Amino acid sequence: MRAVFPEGFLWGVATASYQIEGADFEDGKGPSIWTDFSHRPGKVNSGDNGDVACDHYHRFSEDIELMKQLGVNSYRFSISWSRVLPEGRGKINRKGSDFYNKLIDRLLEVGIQPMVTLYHWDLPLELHRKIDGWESRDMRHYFGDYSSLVFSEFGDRVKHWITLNEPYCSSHVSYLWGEHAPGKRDLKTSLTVAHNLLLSHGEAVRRFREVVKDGTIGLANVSTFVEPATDSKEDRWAARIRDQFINGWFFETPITGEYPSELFKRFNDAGVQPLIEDGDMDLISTPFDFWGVNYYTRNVIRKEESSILGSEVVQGELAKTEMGWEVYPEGLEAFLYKTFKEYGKKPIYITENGMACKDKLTDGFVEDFERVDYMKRHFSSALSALKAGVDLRGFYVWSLLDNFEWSYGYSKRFGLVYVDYEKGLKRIPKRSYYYYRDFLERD
Ligand SMILES: CO[C@H](O)c1c[n+]2c([nH]1)[C@H](O)[C@@H](O)[C@H](O)[C@H]2CO
Repeated sequence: MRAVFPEGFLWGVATASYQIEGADFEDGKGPSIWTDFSHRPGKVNSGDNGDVACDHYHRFSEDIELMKQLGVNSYRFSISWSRVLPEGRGKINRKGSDFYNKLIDRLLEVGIQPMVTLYHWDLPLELHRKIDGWESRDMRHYFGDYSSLVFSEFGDRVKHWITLNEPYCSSHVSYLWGEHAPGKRDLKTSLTVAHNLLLSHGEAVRRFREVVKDGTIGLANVSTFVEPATDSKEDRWAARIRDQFINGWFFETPITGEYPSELFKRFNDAGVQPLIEDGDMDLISTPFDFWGVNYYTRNVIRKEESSILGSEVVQGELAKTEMGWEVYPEGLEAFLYKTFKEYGKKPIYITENGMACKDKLTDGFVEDFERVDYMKRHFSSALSALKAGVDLRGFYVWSLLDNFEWSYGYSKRFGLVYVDYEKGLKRIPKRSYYYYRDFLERD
């Protein structure tokens, strides 16, 4: 099926720094908010943390060889801000930047194009402690300075950049639901954080234009297909409002320069709306080049007036992954089409798509047929979107390796490659790795 995708289409795998690198205290790296959070009792399953993770910091050559054998032409990874700027600002840590220079150079040597995420949730702990991290409006300046630094360091070789991975998670999962670092639970704070993240996104785009003249930059969002539990007027309204919260807040706002009006009014009436200062919405809507769509599943929504969102998520009836997420490839095509049509007709990359399975080693191998089926169905959905006119430019499977799945620790496996945490982090390609390799090989 690969042959029917456009020439130059990017087929890749995706990872993130805190989830795979390890070496969390090595070679001058500063702690992040996830260093702190994962070491707090009760925050992460089984007390797991990213101190070692997949030890990618030391094994990156082996992991690039796995990508080369797989046949991908691109690799999406994130830079650990506190590895290059241990305190989030000030003096660069050369050993940290050297790691990424070696990684990027090796990728290019084997014909793999890097796509680099500036921020995938691992904020330097010093910024959190000294200026309250993302709660501070000043973060846009520090994120801008960090962005300018890495653009200058790597922008000669890295031509595809993402400012933020899922500001929805960095705000609401982290400051409203409290499941991610720093684990706070307050809606007004969460909306303030979301505002500061979007300001920082805009600032990074402006810095990018000053430094990298021949590259492209985008924003990668949670992209959950939202639909009503019933066709009732109440549930259809509830789904619309919930869609504005999960998706519209981070897709519509950077395009229009305005928050989704219905939901913003609800928040304003409740006195929890973010404080917007002159120039903020212009900065947030600084024009950028592409969307990153992180699609996994759908949310089925019904009206629930006791919630400020006026809704609750209900369990759908479809088969679910180990995360309890429904397998719903149809939602990918619909989401891609809506994003392309309604949010600026920008090129789109599927920057994450994958599933957690009950991966078990049997005679030294993992027959993850469910993941093969999931991939086939989502590849097919992506092709349908392309045929419907969506300017889809690439597809990154989450993830190359089993890795640190945030508050679930190492209990959830998303990798095409099994990581044997009991036996020296040995890498063992699964059935899905070979499916993807054959898919990429076949014309
Ligand atoms: C609804 O899923 C989210 O969009 C989402 C899923 N995922 C993500 N975001 C994050 O970007 C990754 O770091 C996670 O490892 C990955 C798997 O959980």
